[in-house]
Amino acid sequence: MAAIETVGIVGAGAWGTALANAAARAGCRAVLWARDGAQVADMASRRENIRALPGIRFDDRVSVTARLADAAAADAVLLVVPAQACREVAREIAPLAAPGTAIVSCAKGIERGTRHFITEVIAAEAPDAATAVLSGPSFASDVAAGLPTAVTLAAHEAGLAERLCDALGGPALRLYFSTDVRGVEIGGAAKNVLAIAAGIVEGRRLGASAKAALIARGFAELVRFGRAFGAKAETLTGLSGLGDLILTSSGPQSRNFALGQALGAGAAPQGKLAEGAFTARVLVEMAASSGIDMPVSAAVDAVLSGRLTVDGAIDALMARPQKAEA
Ligand SMILES: NC(=O)C1=CN([C@@H]2O[C@H](COP(=O)(O)OP(=O)(O)OC[C@H]3O[C@@H](n4cnc5c(N)ncnc54)[C@H](OP(=O)(O)O)[C@@H]3O)[C@@H](O)[C@H]2O)C=CC1
Ligand SMILES: O=C(CO)COP(=O)(O)O
Repeated sequence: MAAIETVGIVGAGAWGTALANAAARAGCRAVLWARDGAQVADMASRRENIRALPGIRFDDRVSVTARLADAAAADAVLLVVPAQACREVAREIAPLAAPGTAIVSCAKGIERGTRHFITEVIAAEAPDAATAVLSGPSFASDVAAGLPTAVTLAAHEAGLAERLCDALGGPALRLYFSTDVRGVEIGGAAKNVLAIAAGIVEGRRLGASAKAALIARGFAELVRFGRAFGAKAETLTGLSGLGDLILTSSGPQSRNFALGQALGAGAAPQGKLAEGAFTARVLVEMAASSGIDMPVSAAVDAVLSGRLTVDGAIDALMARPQKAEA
C-alpha cells in the first residue's frame, strides 16, 4: 500500500485547523476545506484562521479551499465537523473520493436518532471508503501550538491505522494505533457528557472531593458502557478513554466543562460547540436499552433538558441506594 502524502481536512473549525497544521508539519500536503467561501478567502490571504484558531500561522504545506472535491481527492480525509453534521458531509464526500480512500472521524459524539457511532455513519454514507477514528486528549490550541500531545488512531484494518499514524505523527504529536474502533469512539463520546458533570460540580462550588468522586464514578459508567458495546479494557483506560476524560474534566479550556460550569453557576452558556450536550440523551437511551446503569450521564441529560435542577440532580445522585463499588 502506498504511503499517505496528501490529507484533506473537511471542516475548518478549531480542531480541523489544528490538524491541518499538524499534518503539514508531519510532511503531508494538507488541503483544508471550509463551507464558507468568505472564510476561505480570508484564510488564504492571512494564512491564519481568525474565526476558529486565531494567532496560529498556517504551515506552508497547508492550502485552503471551498471546493470539497479538492479535499476529497487526497489520499486520506479527516472529517472534522460536529458529530451531528457528519452524515450530511460524508454523503457529499462519497462521490468525490476515490474508492478505498480513508475517511477518518475526528468528531466526538454519537448520532442522535439512529444511535450510530460516527464511523458507522461514514460507512453508511460512503460505503467504498475505509473508515477510521482519531481521538484522545488534545485541545486544538495545544496541538496548534506544537505542545506535546498523544492520541489514538483506530481502524479495523491494522495496516491502515499504522499508515495513518505514520503520515500524521510528528515530533509533537504522537499517535498510537489500534483496531478497537468502537472503544475509541465510545471514550470520545462519553467523556464529553461526563465533563459537563465535572463542570457543574465546579460551577456549583461543590469542592474538589466531589469533583474527584464524580470523575471516578463517571469513568466507572464509561467502562460499563464500553464493555457492553464491545470496547477493549485497554482502550477505555487509555488515551481516548480515561486520558481524554481527565483532560476534559480538568477545567474551562474544555467547552464541555465550561458549559457545565455555567449551568452549575446559573450563568448563561458561551454558545460554543459542546458535543456532550448533543450526546447525553442518545448515550442515556443506549444505556437504558442495554440495561446499563449510567446515573451521572442521566443526571447531565436531566439537567440539560430541564427535567431536574442542578441541586435536584446532585441530591438524587447522593440519595442512590448503597451498593458495592463496581
Ligand atoms: N476543539 C478541540 O480541541 C477538539 C475538537 N474535537 C472534535 O472535533 C469536532 C469539531 O470541533 P471543533 O473544530 O472544535 O468545532 P468548531 O465549532 O471550532 O468548528 C466546527 C466546524 O464545522 C463546520 N460545520 C458545522 N456544521 C457543518 C456542516 N453541516 N457542514 C459543513 N461544515 C460544518 C463549521 O463551519 P462554520 O464555521 O461555517 O459553521 C466549523 O468550521 C467536534 O466533534 C469536537 O468534539 C476533537 C478534539 C479536539
Ligand atoms: O475533545 C477535546 C479534547 O480532547 C476538546 O474538548 P471540548 O470539546 O470540551 O473543548
